[in-house]
Amino acid sequence: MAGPYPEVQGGGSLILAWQVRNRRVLVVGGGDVAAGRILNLLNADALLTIIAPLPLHPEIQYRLTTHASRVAHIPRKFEPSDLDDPSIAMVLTAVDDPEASTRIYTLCKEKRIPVNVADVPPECDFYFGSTHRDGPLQIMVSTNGNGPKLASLVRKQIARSLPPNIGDAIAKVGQLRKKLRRIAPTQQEGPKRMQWMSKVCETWSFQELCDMTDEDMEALLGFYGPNAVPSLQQLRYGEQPDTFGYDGSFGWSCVI
Ligand SMILES: C[C@@]1(CC(=O)O)C2=NC(=C\c3[nH]c(c(CCC(=O)O)c3CC(=O)O)Cc3[nH]c(c(CC(=O)O)c3CCC(=O)O)/C=C3\N/C(=C\2)[C@@H](CCC(=O)O)[C@]3(C)CC(=O)O)/[C@H]1CCC(=O)O
Ligand SMILES: NC(=O)c1ccc[n+]([C@@H]2O[C@H](COP(=O)([O-])OP(=O)(O)OC[C@H]3O[C@@H](n4cnc5c(N)ncnc54)[C@H](O)[C@@H]3O)[C@@H](O)[C@H]2O)c1
Repeated sequence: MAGPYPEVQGGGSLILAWQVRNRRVLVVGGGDVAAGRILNLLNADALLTIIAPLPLHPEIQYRLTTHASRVAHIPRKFEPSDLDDPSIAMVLTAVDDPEASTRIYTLCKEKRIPVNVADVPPECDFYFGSTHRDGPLQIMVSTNGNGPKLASLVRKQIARSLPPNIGDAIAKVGQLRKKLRRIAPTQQEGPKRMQWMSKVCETWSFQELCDMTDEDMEALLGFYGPNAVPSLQQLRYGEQPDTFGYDGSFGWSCVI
């Protein structure tokens, strides 16, 4: 019988947004797949060491010039001592040599470094997925090893169904949340802050969020104190919004 809590569906992955900003990631290989991994890593502001003999894929060569301060290249095959640097947070291999891959994987496990060996699921601590990016929005589709091509098709279908301005809307919400934290910084205010932010997101359309100017933002923040959320119309044309009472719980109740 179904209980009151969400059903556990084992066999999945733990989907996370791993923060590798300014952390060192070792990429072994300099071909097509490595080029894709390097783009993912630079999108996450990582520091990269690429180990691969010349010639490199032209895209990698290009990244070496455009991101010289973030990307180092060692032009030779992998050596076990490459893993001696204690600052290495993660290893990604994309080499056309399965024995070398397995050796690297085993060494990483000895050193407890998380590793992905492209296309070898048993040698992956984590899988890559098919990703869509629009500013601060990232969507990853995983089929948990069942069908990478299908992951790519599902991702494209999801991307087509999104509002075109969703990335901008999220960026605006990010700015608003930052400003709100400045005027309401304390931990005690957390529940009120979260409730108010949720109400803004529910009340305003994505387009309205995108259209919000700095002046609109300042004016909107003026309604945080009385715990009200005007529409963009009300904000710009001075009409009075409804206020909603805050009863101390995480939810909210309307007082009309
Ligand atoms: C999503 C994506 C991300 C990325 O890697 O960037 C990704 N593979 C992509 C493409 C792709 N890979 C393959 C094809 C050929 C068609 C086909 O075989 O279906 C295509 C299609 C194409 O190229 O369009 C071949 C393949 N891949 C794996 C195996 C081994 C196996 O299954 O045993 C084989 C068979 C090799 C063989 O048969 O010899 C394994 C993995 N590939 C994964 C990720 C992980 C699981 C993700 C998931 O299940 O969701 C996992 C487990 C490990 C990992 O590498 O992390 C990227 C799409 C990016 C995009 O377009 O958006
Ligand atoms: N996930 C995916 O989307 C996907 C797609 C195609 C292939 N693959 C797999 O990924 C792997 C790499 O594919 P690719 O298309 O990038 O291959 P590739 O042939 O383009 O590149 C391989 C690279 O590895 C380098 N290399 C080989 N041995 C090395 C070693 N010991 N140390 C350092 N570098 C070494 C080569 O110099 C070359 O730069 C293959 O095993 C392939 O099966 C994955």
